[in-house]
Amino acid sequence: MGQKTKKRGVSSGVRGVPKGSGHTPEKEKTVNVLPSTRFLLGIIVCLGLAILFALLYPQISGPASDRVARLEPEQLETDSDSWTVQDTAHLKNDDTDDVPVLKQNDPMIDEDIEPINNAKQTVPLTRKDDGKIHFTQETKQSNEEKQHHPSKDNGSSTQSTSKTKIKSSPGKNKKKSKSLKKEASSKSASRTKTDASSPTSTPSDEEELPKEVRDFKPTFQKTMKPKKIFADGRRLPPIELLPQKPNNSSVKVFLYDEFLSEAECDGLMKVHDSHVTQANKHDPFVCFDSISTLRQHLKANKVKVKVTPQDFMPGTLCVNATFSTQLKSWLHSNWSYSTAFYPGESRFSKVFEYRVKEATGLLPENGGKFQLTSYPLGIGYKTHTDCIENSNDQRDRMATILVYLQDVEDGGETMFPELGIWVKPRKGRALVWNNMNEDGKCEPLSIHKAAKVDQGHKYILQRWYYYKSFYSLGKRPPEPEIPHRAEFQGRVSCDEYQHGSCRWYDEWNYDHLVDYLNRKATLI
Ligand SMILES: O=C(O)CCC(=O)C(=O)O
Ligand SMILES: [Fe+2]
Repeated sequence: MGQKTKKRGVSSGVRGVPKGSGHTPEKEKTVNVLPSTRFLLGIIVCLGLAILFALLYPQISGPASDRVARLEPEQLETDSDSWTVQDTAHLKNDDTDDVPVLKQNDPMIDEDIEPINNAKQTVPLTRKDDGKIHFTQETKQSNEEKQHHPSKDNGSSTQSTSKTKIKSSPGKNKKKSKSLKKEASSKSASRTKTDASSPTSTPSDEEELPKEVRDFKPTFQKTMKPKKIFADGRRLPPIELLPQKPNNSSVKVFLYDEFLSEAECDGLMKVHDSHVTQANKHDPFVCFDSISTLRQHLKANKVKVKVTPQDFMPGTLCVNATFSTQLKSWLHSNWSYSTAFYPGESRFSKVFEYRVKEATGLLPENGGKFQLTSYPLGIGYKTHTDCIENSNDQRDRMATILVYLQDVEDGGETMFPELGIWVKPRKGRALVWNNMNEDGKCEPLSIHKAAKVDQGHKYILQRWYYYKSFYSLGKRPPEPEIPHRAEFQGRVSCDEYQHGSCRWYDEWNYDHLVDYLNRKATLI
């Protein structure tokens, strides 16, 4: 995973110079006869050596890696106005300037681009009356993409968690129970249907899996290898951010400035904003990973209410509509907003995954959804790892790419407390890091957080790349049938209190994609 020190040209360069410095018998003869000529020759040889050395110097004494400029974290700590990452990168990467790694990486223009998404990942969309996107292919979403972290909410979390954690018990609030029962019975048919269709590990179900699922061959993404690329005329050298604290972990953090153009950032933010504004007219569902998390949130907000299992919708960890509305005000809508589109749903998804592949080596087929998140004033995200610690499941998030879509006036930094690295949001700037080591183990030192926004509004685009791919990766999950959401009704998911925050989620619908397509002219 690491960038090995490669001193290209060192041996040939250094050894070559002394050998070719003109010690021929003929020259020695000339030197004997004319001392002034010898002096002149000496100067010429010295000059020649100096020029040669100057040419070789960047390769000999450049950064530890021949492809990656390094930046000490202290440089990032200082006010960003007084330093520019780009300047540092220029100084250290000029050795390969004449060899653009990638001249053209825009698949919208370059039709010869290899097809990244194979047919099974291209999702045909149709619009139904409910305004949601429906798929003509079966995307049998499994629990493979687990819901351990809100960032990876794929819409099925409410259901998967519910099965294990909530048990209905006779409640004190009879009125509430009664209405819940009614709700439960009206949903029971669909629940049975959903349960039956969700894959489990039982052998009989495995036999029933469609052939393409059974035949699926996973790809492994064990490392990333950041290198310089050119995108639409922009030169994008990676900068490795060095940890302040020495450590044994394999975690490496890289930064690319201008990874996305201003127009790309603006287009994404606009669609995200209109989606959130539209959805905010409705109260979202609020879901928790456990009752205890809900209690902790209430306590933190000094709300004294007794929570019982009956406050949740049957079979879920989502509180019922009335409670959700109350929670919205109790928690002061204290959450960030995530919207998502999926591979193949927009041309940008191809442009982006191709650019990421060229820059980092991260394979498009190991990537999941494209998640846009906005953080209003005062909102951040607590420390967490993007992978599950102490788990043996390799179908986990090996690497994360995060792009800031806008500058943030104050706060909003991404911080890696164990590494002593933190980065200011800058429009177009990408951060990419590995969460797992080459053996597929989650690295605890990859722990990170989003600092609260103190002034301004933060927007990011994220994509997670998995160590071992799986069939449903990158496919739009079917809408979970419980709890049923009204059109434009988002859901808020609150994870473990100490290592998570609340986040609102919704997927882009057909209108968002059309809106996005209509903005195409300004996007690339
Ligand atoms: O917004 C950030 O800086 C970090 C977000 C993050 O880590 C996540 O969503 O998993
Ligand atoms: Fe994260």
